[in-house]
Amino acid sequence: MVIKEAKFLMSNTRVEECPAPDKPEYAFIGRSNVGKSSLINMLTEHKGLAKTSSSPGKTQLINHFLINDTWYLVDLPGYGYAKVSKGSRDDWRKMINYYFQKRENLTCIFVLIDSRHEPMKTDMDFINHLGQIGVPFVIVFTKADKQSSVKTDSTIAAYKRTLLQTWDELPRIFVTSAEKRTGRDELLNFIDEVNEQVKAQQ
Ligand SMILES: Nc1nc2c(ncn2[C@@H]2O[C@H](COP(=O)(O)OP(=O)(O)OP(=O)(O)O)[C@@H](O)[C@H]2O)c(=O)[nH]1
Ligand SMILES: [Mg+2]
Repeated sequence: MVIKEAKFLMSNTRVEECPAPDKPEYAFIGRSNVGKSSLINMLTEHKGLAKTSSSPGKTQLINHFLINDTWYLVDLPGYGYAKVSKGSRDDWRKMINYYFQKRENLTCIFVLIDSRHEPMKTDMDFINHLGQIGVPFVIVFTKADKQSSVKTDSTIAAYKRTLLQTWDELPRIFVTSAEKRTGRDELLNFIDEVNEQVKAQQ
């Protein structure tokens, strides 16, 4: 897929105020600082499109971007940031769950995971929760440039083993680096394929 146009539409906390649900929507989520906003900028080739930061917790709202006038890309706030109060964590959970349940055009969630770390409980809990509520998702490993491909492969193998303890089937897995543009074609081709499937069902 060629990205001809990528534009920021709006940020909000309420699903009711999100753009009309008339196009397939792909949402990026993962721990704070995992590289969600950076990956969005890499995919769209717009450096400052999604706000990035070296301090976790930068993205606090549901941010909608419109790509090629045909699909929505969403940057969601991260989870698992230790310095956030319990109250804000509960607010985050409520907002995200409401978004998952009510956003009728939500097509696939991209769960981002740092390729440098062994499986973490927050990530596994989140993935299992997605399975329970029946939202389609794929896993995207980030920051692959920060280490050798051998180390990345070993993280992925560890995640697969952990996932297979609770799941019969593994989700689609992508390896990316926003820095080196790794995985860009694979992710955009996947979105293209799914967009075609959505169109065929209409
Ligand atoms: N080396 C390297 N650094 C990256 C990569 N992706 C992100 N980073 C860095 O990681 C930090 C966090 O990136 P963000 O894209 O802001 O992460 P986020 O998940 O959107 O963070 P929050 O919005 O705070 O939850 C920044 O300092 C980025 O420059 C990558 O692929 N490679
Ligand atoms: Mg962000």
